[in-house]
Amino acid sequence: MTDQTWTAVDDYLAGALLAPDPVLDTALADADAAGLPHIAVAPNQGKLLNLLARMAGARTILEIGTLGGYSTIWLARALPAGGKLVTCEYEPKHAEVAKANLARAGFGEDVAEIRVGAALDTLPTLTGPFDFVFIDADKANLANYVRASLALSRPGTTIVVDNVVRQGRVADPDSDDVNVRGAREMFALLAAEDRLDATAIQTVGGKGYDGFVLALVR
Ligand SMILES: C[S@@+](CC[C@H](N)C(=O)[O-])C[C@H]1O[C@@H](n2cnc3c(N)ncnc32)[C@H](O)[C@@H]1O
Repeated sequence: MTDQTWTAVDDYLAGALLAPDPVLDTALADADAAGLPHIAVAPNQGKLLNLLARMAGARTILEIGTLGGYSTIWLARALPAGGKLVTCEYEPKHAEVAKANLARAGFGEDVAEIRVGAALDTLPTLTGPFDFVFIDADKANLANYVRASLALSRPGTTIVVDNVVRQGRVADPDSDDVNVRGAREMFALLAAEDRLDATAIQTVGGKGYDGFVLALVR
């Protein structure tokens, strides 16, 4: 099994299950043209987020880590009429690209609001509770983001945390990689925090080998 196989299967699955989507394709193309890194979720992962938010009946969604707004569009599309999404992004340039992409997707700031700044500064200024949270920013702060998300949650809130397997390195207790340490600190928090019930799943695909946490607030 190789990355090539994973990519081919991802392409097959997306071709089989996801309708052509010029709005999302343009969002990725514009992010690319603006020089943003290629670290958005894959199309089938975006659809997973969309399905999970709809299954949760989310009317309020919080995202930490916007980039060009690709996952943001998938999540905003899960909202019912009158729903609201807030997404936190550190880089003003990323936020600008995301704002344009969201507008093209039909989401103004009244529905999808971008808070620019370090998420640990902007999160305390938000008013919860959020029904669904997607954490996808810097990995060193994963535990802090889970704590901040809990403070903005209610019993029943769904929390998804991306990129927590780090190509398998998360299992290495001696790793000095700041992202691995961030993920391990978050897992220790999940294990100790009575208000959270969580699992984690390894994934392979066009984005390589990684995984995500799925947690429910008690
Ligand atoms: C993996 S990308 C997000 C991808 C996006 N969720 C998607 O799938 O389309 C991570 C983003 O988090 C942002 N970020 C990094 N550190 C941050 C911080 N301290 N506060 C807020 N955003 C941050 C980065 O600038 C980057 O745009």
